[in-house]
Amino acid sequence: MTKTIETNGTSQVDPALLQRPNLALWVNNEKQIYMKEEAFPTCPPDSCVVHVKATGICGSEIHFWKTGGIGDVRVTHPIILGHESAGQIIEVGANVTSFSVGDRVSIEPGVACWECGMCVRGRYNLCPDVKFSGTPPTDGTMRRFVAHPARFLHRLGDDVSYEVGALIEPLSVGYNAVRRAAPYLGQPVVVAGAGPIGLAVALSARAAGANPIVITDLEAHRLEQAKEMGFKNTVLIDMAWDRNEVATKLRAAAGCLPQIVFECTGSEASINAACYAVEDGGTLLQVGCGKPEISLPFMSLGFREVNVVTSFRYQQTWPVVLRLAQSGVFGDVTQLITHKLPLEKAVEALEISADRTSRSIKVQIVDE
Ligand SMILES: NC(=O)c1ccc[n+]([C@@H]2O[C@H](COP(=O)([O-])OP(=O)(O)OC[C@H]3O[C@@H](n4cnc5c(N)ncnc54)[C@H](O)[C@@H]3O)[C@@H](O)[C@H]2O)c1
Ligand SMILES: OC[C@H](O)C(O)[C@@H](O)CO
Repeated sequence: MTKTIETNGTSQVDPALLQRPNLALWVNNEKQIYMKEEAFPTCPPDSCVVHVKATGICGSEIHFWKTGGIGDVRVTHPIILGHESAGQIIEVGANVTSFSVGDRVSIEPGVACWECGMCVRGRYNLCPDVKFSGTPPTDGTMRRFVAHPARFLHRLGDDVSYEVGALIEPLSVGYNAVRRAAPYLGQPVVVAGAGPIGLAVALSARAAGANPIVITDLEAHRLEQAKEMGFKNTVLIDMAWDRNEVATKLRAAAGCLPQIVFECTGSEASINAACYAVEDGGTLLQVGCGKPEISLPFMSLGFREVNVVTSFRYQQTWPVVLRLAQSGVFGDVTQLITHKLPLEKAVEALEISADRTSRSIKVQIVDE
């Protein structure tokens, strides 16, 4: 396929790039993942075509593949996975004035309708008509070329790599959760779960001034990673402990009563322990996704005026999270990336991400 792109009369895209196949990673409703070539995308007037240069793999992709869905969201027909991406614009839609060919961007994957009450009130992460990349029924970004609305593209600074651009999505999940709990300088917090999301929460909580920050996990290597990133106060959870024992250990590690627990595992055991660990009048901030229905010590929460707050994806996070990542406030966020594989090896990348023994944190798929 040969395609020439003219912008202001100047062709800026290497024609050899456009001859490369638009390889994509698909999942079907038979729990199979596979590579299949897509047509080059047409560019709607309000969109840009992006050459996707880096895409992170999220746990949700593993769920879509291994279990056929998350909660009510089921894979009923083949879709292209992926929602943590950054790349370079290679075509600009007729109505787009804010971007040019060659611009480097991070992709915000939740395309909200911009018309409903939630969108008008700014809570566009709750838009009932949101089209979220790589979540059924919407195709995602794990492909070489993708068209995406310009409103949901965010320019990368010259010194921000595509890999960091692709981390803005999970970092946004962390930022949104921390913004909803609003810890203050010196407020003691616990982050349960040291996966990419727990670590992203911890980075934002630290930037907000929370202290101490205690991080838990079941896996020692994840806590080692947390320590590498400067979070020295960790607790390796033993599943033989009951929820009261976990709460006691967390309180002991903090050296005081945690006033916010960011729950980033979705496990019922961890959520229950969080209910008991948090100080009276404190906040349980639920980020992790688990079973649709779980059992909670609800009256204990009630009698202790514990706020139960949830956080779902993000809204209006990209500009600020990009700024924070670029300015170094989060430290070296590339420490989250443990594996990088070329697009051609996307299936292998998912296998690594799904394999607990690989000791991966964030696996990224990259394309030159
Ligand atoms: N709310 C949102 O908008 C949002 C967005 C993205 C992801 N999520 C959810 O956040 C959670 C974390 O995502 P992730 O990508 O970091 O997942 P992950 O699976 O990589 O990490 C979860 C970590 O929790 C640990 N864990 C499990 N049970 C535990 C327990 N009882 N105590 C302590 N640690 C325990 C695991 O060992 C693992 O390291 C997932 O449930 C995911 O679905 C929510
Ligand atoms: O960060 C966004 C999350 O991964 C998604 O909401 C996912 O869990 C479902 O599509």
